[in-house]
Amino acid sequence: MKTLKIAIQKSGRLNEKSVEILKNCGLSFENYKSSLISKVGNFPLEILFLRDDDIPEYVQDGIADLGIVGENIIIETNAKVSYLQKLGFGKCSLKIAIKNTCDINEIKELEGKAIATSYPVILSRYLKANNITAQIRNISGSVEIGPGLGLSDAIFDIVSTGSTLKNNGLKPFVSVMDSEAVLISTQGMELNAEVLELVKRIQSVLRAKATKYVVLNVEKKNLQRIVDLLPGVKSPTIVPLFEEEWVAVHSVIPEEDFWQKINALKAAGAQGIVVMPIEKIIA
Ligand SMILES: Nc1ncnc2c1ncn2[C@@H]1O[C@H](COP(=O)(O)OP(=O)(O)OP(=O)(O)O)[C@@H](O)[C@H]1O
Ligand SMILES: O=P(O)(O)OC[C@H]1O[C@H](OP(=O)(O)OP(=O)(O)O)[C@H](O)[C@@H]1O
Ligand SMILES: [Mg+2]
Repeated sequence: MKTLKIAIQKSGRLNEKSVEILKNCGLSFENYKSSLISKVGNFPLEILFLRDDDIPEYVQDGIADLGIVGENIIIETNAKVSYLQKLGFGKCSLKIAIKNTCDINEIKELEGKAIATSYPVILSRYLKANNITAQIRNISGSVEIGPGLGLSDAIFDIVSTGSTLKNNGLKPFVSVMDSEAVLISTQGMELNAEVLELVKRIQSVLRAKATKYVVLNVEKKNLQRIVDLLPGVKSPTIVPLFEEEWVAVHSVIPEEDFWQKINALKAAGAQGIVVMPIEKIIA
């Protein structure tokens, strides 16, 4: 049987979460030290640790079958790959930013300006689509210092919390694209049993991450109000308690509106609420 290869970032923003998601899939491997390839002990898979810029091309050319990389790098490198799954981490936006003191308001005012970036392909495509001619200064990092040094009028880079912009006297001007880490595969590759198994495991880890397991006690007279608030995977599990008028309710709730749900449950009569993380949810 052919051993699959998956390329992940060697070090940087996506490394830790990429390793974590693979470990949560039950794969046992050594995180890279000096060797840049790690063999998984309990699955026919090898992990290649690469610079993120190289991952789309490795996958496009079939040197790696799978990869975990930011969508921004896939678009920037123009690689032809298949998207298998969004992974919910490495979320950021690519924005054009200008000096706090700059008072331009419309994108056409970028005409003739110098813009520093590490993403010249995405930027030039955006400018072209908006009929703007600007000078693109290609820089490999620390792009945000450009305007302060007089190197450029604006920058185009990754923004997440916005604190790098703020610390460099810049403000966002226009957002060009959103990005997150994605699982990709070589186009046209056979999605054999091993690939499908890996994707299934990743999806069950993601599903589990997005939900919490909740156990609470409620008086039977309030049970319907609680059940209405808790859809669960199918429907909530109700367990009798020693005190006859009370039951325990087991269910899962989505992480995204967690506190809202908890407050609503309390208001509906829930007591002794216990919340636990879920490791996997198998579809
Ligand atoms: N501040 C951020 N918040 C969230 N995601 C980010 C942030 N910065 C970068 N990313 C995402 O993580 C990816 C990797 O970022 P990183 O800064 O580690 O890249 P790099 O320095 O080019 O790494 P490499 O050494 O692998 O080339 C980016 O392409 C983007 O998708
Ligand atoms: O909006 P923020 O939360 O401040 O994040 C944005 C910054 O994060 C990234 O750099 P990183 O810190 O990864 O360093 P790098 O320049 O070495 O890539 C990116 O290039 C921005 O500079
Ligand atoms: Mg890089």
